[in-house]
Amino acid sequence: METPGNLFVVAAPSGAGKSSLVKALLELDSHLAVSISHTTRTPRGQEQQGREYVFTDEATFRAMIDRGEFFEWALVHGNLYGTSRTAIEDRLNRGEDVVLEIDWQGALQIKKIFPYAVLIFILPPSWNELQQRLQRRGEDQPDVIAQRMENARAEVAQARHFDFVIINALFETALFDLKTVVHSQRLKYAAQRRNKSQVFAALDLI
Ligand SMILES: Nc1nc2c(ncn2[C@@H]2O[C@H](COP(=O)(O)OP(=O)(O)O)[C@@H](O)[C@H]2O)c(=O)[nH]1
Ligand SMILES: Nc1ncnc2c1ncn2[C@@H]1O[C@H](COP(=O)(O)OP(=O)(O)O)[C@@H](O)[C@H]1O
Repeated sequence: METPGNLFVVAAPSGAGKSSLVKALLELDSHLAVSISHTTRTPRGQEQQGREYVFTDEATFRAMIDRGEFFEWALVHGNLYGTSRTAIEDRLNRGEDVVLEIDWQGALQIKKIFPYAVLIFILPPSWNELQQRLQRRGEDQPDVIAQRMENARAEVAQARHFDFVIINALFETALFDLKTVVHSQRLKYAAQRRNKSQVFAALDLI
């Protein structure tokens, strides 16, 4: 599907830092909005309905699948997560840029629907640091952390299908790398996908 807006997909093992990086990126970039996913997971301490996620029960989620309301959905760490059409369609069609923070299965589904989507995989600097970040975040029980660490092995193996890999060792360096990817995609888009008059509109975004 071709839309006037750019689509960025950020995936990473739990605890690698994708939410922190995307949040920091959004604060620096007013032309970018994050898509709010639906999930059957229960909210964490500070999370609010409709801000981090639309929290929903499984029956509601499955009814949305049946009605074709998701661009993609997946079962991740035992819960359902999905990107609804309404979360991104209008914004992309208005020519605005959207970032999806989703798992690798969803990322590959999105790439099929939107071949120009830019897939970015965030890696932690080590397994040990990943575990420490999950523990320091203090949001998940030890059994949940153990499951996420185990799943991380298989998730990291999927990085080869992505367009870019960013190692989140030093936060500011990883944020700079992420900004650079977004910036270079806009430059490429301005050159390739827009007609002449739209190039100038695109340059306003750069
Ligand atoms: N496929 C898919 N994955 C999602 C979606 N929303 C979130 N996820 C992924 O589900 C996984 C678990 O997310 P979450 O429970 O918030 O934990 P976190 O990874 O520790 O932030 C992460 O890999 C998210 O990127 C979605 O709409 N679709
Ligand atoms: N570069 C970094 N160095 C140290 N800690 C980090 C870094 N990036 C993120 N963190 C911390 O690691 C934890 C997990 O980050 P988070 O953004 O929630 O990860 P994810 O969304 O990938 O699960 C948080 O406590 C966050 O503050």
